[in-house]
Amino acid sequence: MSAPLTRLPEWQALTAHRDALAGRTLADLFAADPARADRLGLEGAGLFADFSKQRVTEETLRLLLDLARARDVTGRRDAMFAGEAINVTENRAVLHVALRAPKGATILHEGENVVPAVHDVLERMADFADALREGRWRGHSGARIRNVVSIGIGGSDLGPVMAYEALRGFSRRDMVFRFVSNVDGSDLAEALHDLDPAETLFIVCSKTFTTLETLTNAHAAREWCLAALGDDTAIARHFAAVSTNESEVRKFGIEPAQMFGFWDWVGGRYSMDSAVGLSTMIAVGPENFAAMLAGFHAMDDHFRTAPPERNLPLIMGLIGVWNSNFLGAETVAVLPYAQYLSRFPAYLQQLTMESNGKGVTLSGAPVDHDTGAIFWGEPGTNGQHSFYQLLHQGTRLVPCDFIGFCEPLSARADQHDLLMANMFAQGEALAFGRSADDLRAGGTPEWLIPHRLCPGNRPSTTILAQRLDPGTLGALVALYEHCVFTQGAIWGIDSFDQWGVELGKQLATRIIDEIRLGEAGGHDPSTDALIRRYLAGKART
Ligand SMILES: O=P(O)(O)OC[C@H]1O[C@H](O)[C@H](O)[C@@H](O)[C@@H]1O
Repeated sequence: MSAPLTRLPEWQALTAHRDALAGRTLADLFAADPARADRLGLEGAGLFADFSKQRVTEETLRLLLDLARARDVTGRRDAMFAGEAINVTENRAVLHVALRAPKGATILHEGENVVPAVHDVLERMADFADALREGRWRGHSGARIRNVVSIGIGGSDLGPVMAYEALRGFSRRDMVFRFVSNVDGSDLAEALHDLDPAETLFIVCSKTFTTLETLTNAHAAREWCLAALGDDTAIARHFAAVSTNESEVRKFGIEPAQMFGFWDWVGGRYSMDSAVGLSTMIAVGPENFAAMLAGFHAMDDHFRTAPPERNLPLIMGLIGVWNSNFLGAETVAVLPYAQYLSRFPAYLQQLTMESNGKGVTLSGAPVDHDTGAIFWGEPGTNGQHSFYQLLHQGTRLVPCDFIGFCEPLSARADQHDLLMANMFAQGEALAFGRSADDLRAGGTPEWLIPHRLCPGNRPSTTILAQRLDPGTLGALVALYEHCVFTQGAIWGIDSFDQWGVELGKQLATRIIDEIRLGEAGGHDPSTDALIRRYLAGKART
């Protein structure tokens, strides 16, 4: 691990290969090898991914796999599964894979099998979820709980909200689920404005139970509840907590019986399958939650055991490295052709960018190459009518991940065909474009041809699965988790810490005090002036 990455012969071989490939477009690659569509498709855990529209050849993949070998990606993977403290800056194991291990499995952390403890919590969650779903768990006044409001932020929000939206079709339609994250009071106000406190349960979700936004919203929710129910004992019936911090949960007034724990070896952005998924389980039921965990586990098994050249997350991660470091792509557009996956790009932003947005290696040396790409996206077909213009004709290279499903979840099967036709069309248009000759033949006047021309040669991966069900969702999330892992291992960075988010939080704490005192000072002139302008504006309200 000591030689800088870009000095490795395997890296240099890729640079030379990239230069040798220069000028060969996707159209050229397909013309030379029409069977590449068959050979560059991989399957794992029920997902199929077509990599043939990526600007790679089999030689590229061979060289990328050489790089993976040189960086010991599979060794690092095995260290993760073995519970080693691979999160070096926090000296922690990274064992989200244990959250979805089947009951009889053994995954050791500091010599102890953690799987039984995982299943104990899952069973407690299932009891609680069933009691709520069946109306046995009642509110303080005896009313049935019909509303579940989850309060959390970051990893304690994005996973639950994404999963709820993704699995809405499997959820209880006679219950309301809302998610509050922003410290902006309007988030909570909008979530509660039409709810009856007597029928509402809050799940306060925070790994640390010290996060400003979550604690602020949780206290406000507590006041809202008490104002209506008028009794401190009501809290016990209307609040549950998900956290690793039992003492802070107690301090808030939630009893351990309503607390669902997890462990410091679960990173916030890797936690939607832990107790953080309590709202998901209440919405879709314990069986569907178990099916989601099985999907995660199937992808874990695939990642752990499939040979490198057939290993879906490994190859997808390596192609991401190729696009970023060798083709110069700065972003990845995630384009699910499924309205239910509307929050999936936002979920992936935390997973990928908080994990791999790092500038130093594990030993603290600055990297000499780019790291994590910027992830963004919107569901198709909506994005087609806004930003796809740039994807087709803009000056930047934006690799795209298309995600689609064979079976519709709505009864409108013909609309599903329209949806999927659009997805396939976009991949085709990006890859092969439209030539001047083609436009000329279609009667486009000469002066308009440059404007209408689509250069093509724009890479994409298409992920296709049978249907968006709990198991597929688990496999899809695990696919990206292990992709992130692969890239972090190549880059030699710590994908499991997030020190970069601390500074802003510390400065905010200081500025809050200044705002409360009504005086700014000691920052840079720009920040001081902005705070003063804010204070002046606030004084006018
Ligand atoms: O779950 P919590 O402890 O409340 O943390 C919520 C979030 O806040 C932090 O700022 C981190 O950047 C995230 O990784 C984390 O998911």
